[in-house]
Amino acid sequence: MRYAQLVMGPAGCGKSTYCATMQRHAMDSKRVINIVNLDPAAEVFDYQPLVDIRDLINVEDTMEDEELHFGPNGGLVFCLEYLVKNSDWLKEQLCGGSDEDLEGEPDDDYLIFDMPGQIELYTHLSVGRDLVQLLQSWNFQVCSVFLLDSQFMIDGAKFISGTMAALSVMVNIELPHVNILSKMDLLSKSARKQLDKYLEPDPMALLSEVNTESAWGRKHQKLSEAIGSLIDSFSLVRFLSLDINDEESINEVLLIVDNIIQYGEDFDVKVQDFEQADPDDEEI
Ligand SMILES: Nc1nc2c(ncn2[C@@H]2O[C@H](COP(=O)(O)OP(=O)(O)OP(=O)(O)O)[C@@H](O)[C@H]2O)c(=O)[nH]1
Ligand SMILES: [Mg+2]
Repeated sequence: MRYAQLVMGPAGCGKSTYCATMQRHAMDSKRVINIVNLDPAAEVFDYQPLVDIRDLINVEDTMEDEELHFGPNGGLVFCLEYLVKNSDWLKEQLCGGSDEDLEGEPDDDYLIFDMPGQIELYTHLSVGRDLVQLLQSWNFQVCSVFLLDSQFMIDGAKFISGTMAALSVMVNIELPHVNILSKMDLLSKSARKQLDKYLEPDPMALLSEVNTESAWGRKHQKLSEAIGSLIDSFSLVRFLSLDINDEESINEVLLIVDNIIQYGEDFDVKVQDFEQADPDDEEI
């Protein structure tokens, strides 16, 4: 089996840092996690990617091209669509290209995809979904990891807006999904305390804060309540917090994500086989 995390989220929320952090943490426990950079506009990051979309295409190519002449945002969407159209290239990079390789036993392929920070790629364009289907056809077990900056999640209105973004990604990408609040180390102690109520949120209670805040809030109370009950009825919108300076926090997040993509489940089976073959057991 192959395993993959697709790391998504708004610009600057800490996606590339998350990837580098997880890779380093895995390395410390003698585990290999490779990173695939799918951000065609990336310049510097803190890791060495196994595969890099910029070897296929980068945003400057699409901006400088006389026919395309894209701006930076349209260029980025074009690059990802180009990647999906040229899936042979990606397959070659990830799986060595041949179908035999796909069926053979890869030695525990575990990849994290560092995606660009343009939220529309995941909320309504089809390119995110297309990429997922490709990976699944190559035997990857995939989950989506959606990051949001915790600093934007300490008041009710922002919480609702962040949650709606997470929801639209969940609904569009249709994968097992984890929401993570990043940059916890930047929050003050009191802000951290305040954040607790957003981790397992009660949207209705949070909305009561929003409603009294402004004239707009009062005027649209019914609408806000409807949104609150929408979030509530999905009841899937939960957040994990991640502090990259705290190994325990990193470990906890990785464990939960591993669990979701069922990484490690077949390890138990191996241990059992081994135990059964133990000659000492036979003597008893
Ligand atoms: N203190 C702190 N800074 C962080 C953390 N995560 C990211 N940053 C900083 O936030 C900035 C953006 O982080 P990136 O990891 O590049 O974010 P990104 O989501 O990959 O950004 P784009 O790819 O441009 O969308 C950088 O300056 C990081 O050093 C964190 O957990 N703690
Ligand atoms: Mg990045």
